Amino acid sequence: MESSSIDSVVEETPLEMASDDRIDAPGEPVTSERPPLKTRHRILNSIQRMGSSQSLIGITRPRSQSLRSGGKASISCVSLTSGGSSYSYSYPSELSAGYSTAPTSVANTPGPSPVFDDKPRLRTVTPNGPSSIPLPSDLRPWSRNGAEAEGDYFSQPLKKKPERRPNFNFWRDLPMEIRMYILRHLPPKEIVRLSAVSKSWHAMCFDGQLWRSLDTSEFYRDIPAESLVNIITSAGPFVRHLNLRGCVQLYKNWYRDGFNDACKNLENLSLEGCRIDRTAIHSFLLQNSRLVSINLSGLAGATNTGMTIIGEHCPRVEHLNVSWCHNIDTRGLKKVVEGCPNLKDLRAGEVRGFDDVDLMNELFKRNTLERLVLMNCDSLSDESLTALVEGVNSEVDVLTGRPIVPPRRLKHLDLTRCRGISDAGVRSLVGNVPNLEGLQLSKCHSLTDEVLTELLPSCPVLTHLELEELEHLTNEALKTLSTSPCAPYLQHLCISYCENLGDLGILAILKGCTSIASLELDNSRTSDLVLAEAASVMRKRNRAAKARSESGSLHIGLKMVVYDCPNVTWSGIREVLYRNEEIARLAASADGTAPTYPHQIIGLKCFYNWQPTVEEHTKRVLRGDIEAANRLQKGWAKFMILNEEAGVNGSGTRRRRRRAREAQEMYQNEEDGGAAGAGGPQQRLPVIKRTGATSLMDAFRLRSLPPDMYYIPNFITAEEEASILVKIPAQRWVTLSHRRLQAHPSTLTKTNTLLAAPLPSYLLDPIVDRFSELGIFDHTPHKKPNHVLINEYKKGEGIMMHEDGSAYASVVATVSLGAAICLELAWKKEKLESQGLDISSYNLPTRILQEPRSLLITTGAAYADLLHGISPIEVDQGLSAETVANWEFLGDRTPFENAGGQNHRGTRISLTYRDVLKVSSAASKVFGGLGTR
Ligand SMILES: O=C(O)CCC(=O)C(=O)O
Ligand SMILES: [Fe+2]
Repeated sequence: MESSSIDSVVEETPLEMASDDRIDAPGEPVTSERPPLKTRHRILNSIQRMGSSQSLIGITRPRSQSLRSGGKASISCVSLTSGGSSYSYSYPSELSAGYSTAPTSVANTPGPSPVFDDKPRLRTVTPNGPSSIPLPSDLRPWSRNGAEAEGDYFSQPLKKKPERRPNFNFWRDLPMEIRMYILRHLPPKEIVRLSAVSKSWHAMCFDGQLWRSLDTSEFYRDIPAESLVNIITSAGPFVRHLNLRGCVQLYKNWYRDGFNDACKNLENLSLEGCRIDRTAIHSFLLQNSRLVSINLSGLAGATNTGMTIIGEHCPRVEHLNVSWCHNIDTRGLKKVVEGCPNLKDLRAGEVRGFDDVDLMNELFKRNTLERLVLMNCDSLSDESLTALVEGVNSEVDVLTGRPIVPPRRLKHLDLTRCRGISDAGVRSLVGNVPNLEGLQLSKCHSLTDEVLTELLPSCPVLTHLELEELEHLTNEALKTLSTSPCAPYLQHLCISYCENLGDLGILAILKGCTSIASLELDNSRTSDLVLAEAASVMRKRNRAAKARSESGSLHIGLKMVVYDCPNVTWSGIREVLYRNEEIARLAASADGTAPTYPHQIIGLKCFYNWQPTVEEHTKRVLRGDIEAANRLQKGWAKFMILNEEAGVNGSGTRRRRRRAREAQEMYQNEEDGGAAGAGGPQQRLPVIKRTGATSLMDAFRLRSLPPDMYYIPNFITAEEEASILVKIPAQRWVTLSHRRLQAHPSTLTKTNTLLAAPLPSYLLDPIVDRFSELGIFDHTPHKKPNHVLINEYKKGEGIMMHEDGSAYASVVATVSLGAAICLELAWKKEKLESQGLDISSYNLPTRILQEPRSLLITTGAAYADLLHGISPIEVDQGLSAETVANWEFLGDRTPFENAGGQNHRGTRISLTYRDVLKVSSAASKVFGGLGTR
């Protein structure tokens, strides 16, 4: 727009109005002594300088004061501004040439005159008589907002026409440094996109200055290998921090255009999850002798030779992660320890050879380690652990009989599932690790109370402690912990599957560990009493925070995991929900404004039949919808009471039977964690045939998700949908608390076996035929689905987050009927944790909006590494391209767009097609086949 360009603004500047000529117009009263213009300028400038001096600004007299009080003035002029007037304008000489109309600083422009008035005036210099007359309005510089402000007319050039500046190309004329500075604020993905603008932009976008740090974790799936090679080859020497975690697309590109020779100044390098061979890894290590942090976790190409290279060429290394590198053992690590005197952080989970006493003794002598991860190192022995902590043949204190050694620097020690160690080895830690903050001893099955009651009091700053599956532990260990010096600092405690631990120990923890924020108690003897006590502890914490006048918002202050605790009942859970509501009510102050001190509630993970209710309740409490939370809590309690009563009438057999049946259905149909999902090795099969239909399927792949999920809208027609819906047998429904379901041809047996039987024809035709055309089940054992689960969700119903178990091949095809619904996705926590990854850095667009008649296919990593579920809500909110992974693929977005990003749910039925791995044809022979039952 013309009016907004710099040039046009300059043209419109009404400079003439303030020019000297106009003031001197004949007939107007003027000063009697008028110094020549240049001299006047000098005088005025010096007055101006005085006026702008900081020491004077503060003591500027109010306007017109001098005139009214003394009536003496030596110079007549148009009064301009006073310090602090919001109408101040002046024209410093360079601006008055016409480049800007912007107001300049008030402090610099007190105006040339020592005389101030509310209105522009001319004043004659007559010592006694009336000394000012108003300036005619057409000579007033201009006014703003009804109040008039004047320009420094003395400093205006004489009738000088502003020169028109040549066109200003904002971007081109900016200095390169500023352009780079601007680009540096863009996310890498945008910079790569911009590089397509032109050759010069390409050169600018791949300038090394922009790429000191290249962290692909936010976009590693989207960035093409080409762009990565481009960035790294052109910016190589500038790159200091290179995180290529998960960039599998670089496979075959490591040797292109000198790619792996390009970086020479790396300090941090992560190649985790890349498909990279040993030679390319070696080349990175050989070129970068300044490396401080190296992450090669899980790489088969990481070998002992690589470790030797680190030891010889990278002496600055402080952090090394070689967990799950099965081609590395402690012989390689020894080279690193010898060559890297500053090694602080060594993560070597599942690496072999930790019974090597020499290596441990070397680590002892250096005493530089602050973090040591030896998870799953079965080779670790009591002897080698002792060598790590106490060295070999150290001098022994005659009084205590213990070696005299300087304290270890260790802050984090992870010995999870080091099954070769016992009390004898762990005892060496007693008194020697005073800085320990995190200790993981889970699944070291032979540990007992005895060593823990010695060790825990000697770790005064311990904040995280994991003791999962230590069957020999008793409440005594917890009692000791609760009175140890670390008790007030302890934040996280895991005693899952410690089946002897119960209320006595945990109540002590709740009492003594006043900062506890996470308690994992699943499969322990925890009872409702603990839940009630935890609720009361939270009340106290909130009161204490109030007394300290701390500010903050409502949040989960204590996470408790109590699923599969036989002594936790629904009434214990309800107590927590009720107390959470109470805290939220306190948090919402009387006038409805935000809370003024922190309010913490309890976040619960409990029996998964109750979990959707608990989660929904927590959501409502956190968003301050206390009435809705209360309704939910009461409704649920009523339902549970009725359920109980139904059982009391009979001898209880019916209730037990129903519960048992329900539990069985749950385990078999939720397919997560329980009997079906536990333990067994995940079956990984290549899925979706890579020929023929590939390109068709590729067109439906959801690229923002881990490989592979596909969404095909309108997979069946409305007629086909209607015809299936009427054929679903009404008598087969099994009602669960948040949905109902039926399985075809039948539910699986306890051993996850399918009794062979054909699927009913309405489930086969036309759907399964279309699957064959697309090759969806081509690589599963039976090459087609043999099992269909029909789920029905009414408005407000859902299914908790879960993973499908190992009973099936890793392909699920879901056809949706009836109404649209959002499927939610999340990373499996263990998946990330097992790789030492931070869950917060792995965001997904967390939803898939499934329209009626659509098909969703889940395979590969998406099947193995993600959880899925459906929230039990009536309206899916906030639907947009950012939050819905298949937004671009929807058959018709308009209903959701028109509803402001909402989906008002109706009844939705899903058909989940899978291939069950184990099929028993014997049973079907015996029983003559179950047919379509
Ligand atoms: O109904 C759906 O879309 C999901 C069902 C499901 O996840 C399952 O049964 O495993
Ligand atoms: Fe599922």
